Amino acid sequence: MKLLLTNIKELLQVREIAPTKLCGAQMKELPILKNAWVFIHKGVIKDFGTMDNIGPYKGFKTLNCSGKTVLPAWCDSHSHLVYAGNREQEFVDRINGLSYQEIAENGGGIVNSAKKLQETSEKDLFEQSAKRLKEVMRLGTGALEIKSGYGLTTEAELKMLRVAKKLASKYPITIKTTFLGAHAVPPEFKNNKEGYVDLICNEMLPKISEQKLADYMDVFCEEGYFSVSDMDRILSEGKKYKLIPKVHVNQFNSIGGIATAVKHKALSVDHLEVLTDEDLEALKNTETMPVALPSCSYFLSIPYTPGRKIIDAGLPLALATDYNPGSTPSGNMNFVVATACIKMRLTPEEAINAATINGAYAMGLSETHGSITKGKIANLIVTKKIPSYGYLPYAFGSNLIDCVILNGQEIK
Ligand SMILES: N=CN[C@@H](CCC(=O)O)C(=O)O
Ligand SMILES: [Zn+2]
Repeated sequence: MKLLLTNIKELLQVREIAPTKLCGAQMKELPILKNAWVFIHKGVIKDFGTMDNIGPYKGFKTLNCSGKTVLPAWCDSHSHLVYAGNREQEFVDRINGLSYQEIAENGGGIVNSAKKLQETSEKDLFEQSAKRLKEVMRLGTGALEIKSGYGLTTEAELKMLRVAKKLASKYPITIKTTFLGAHAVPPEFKNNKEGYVDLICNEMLPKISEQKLADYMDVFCEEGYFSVSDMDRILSEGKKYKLIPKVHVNQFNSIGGIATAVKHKALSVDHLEVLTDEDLEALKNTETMPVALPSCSYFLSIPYTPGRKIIDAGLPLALATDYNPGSTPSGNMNFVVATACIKMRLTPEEAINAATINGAYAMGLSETHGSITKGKIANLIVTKKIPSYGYLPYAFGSNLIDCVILNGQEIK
């Protein structure tokens, strides 16, 4: 199938040769073509240019984008989209004064979601998750990482990952999966965390690897969850199965998780709401992508990741949703981009770079996603008529998406 997008007011993130990631001052630049066209063939970006030179492509099926902006679909590198039920009651408990940590200590939180998920059939879990997936695709997400971690038994962790894999096979969005058995200590191991880490290392990891269910592995390294030495052990074990780390660190406390993740060559370190100068230093001159999750800060009323400071230190930064039932019941990348500008003082250019090229990097998709580059997958957002791209984060509450094209086809 061939498709020609014409009269594009602003074509964003146009890169003849796409960088794998953007660091520091590079993030300020967002290359644009005005009055542009893009030609798509067999789900891939074949060519692009300006309307004064449309070349041999006239006459194909055309989508007139007059007055509209076109940009690469969002690359959301951190989500927990496969889950069962919701945690509305905990939301109310927090309004009434309980903290996220207090709720978890009282048996709520991640173990609450795990109980629900264990009781939910695989079919039902797929249907609940597919509904959310279709919504995020309509909101412009073209690549998504999905974690396990609400199973907390071998059987339920495998079930989650199978559902994520099935979503990948049924929908035209690119999905990467991450094994997060070390998300919380389940109640049956309350006084025996080591026993649970043994289960992760000796049973879950071998099965997940054998069944090829995960691309990456994750650990929630935090006080009350998994220590730096737990993470060290789990990541070392995961390496035997060639699982690359992408980890939850520094959400509430800085306990040394970043340096250890970097030691294990983590592809990304995510959250970073609490970040010391030492942590920042540990990230310099590494291949590890810092990932900020501003919707989580918004929902939990916790500090925002110091994105401005990270970029000003010359580091890269990616933005992701963290879509999950407890800390971020939203998979809206448009809101993430706007909130990064409003609350973290990223410029629109920096935020768009963080949610496209750097998001693709944080899930190993730099070759195929994140920019308008010949040969990359044709995953595009076509906006409604807007004055300029800065309007996207500015008008933060409006749905400014006209249509979304994934693998070269408009999704409904
Ligand atoms: N912090 C750890 N995991 C999720 C939240 C999990 C939950 O509360 O269900 C997060 O990234 O915010
Ligand atoms: Zn998360």
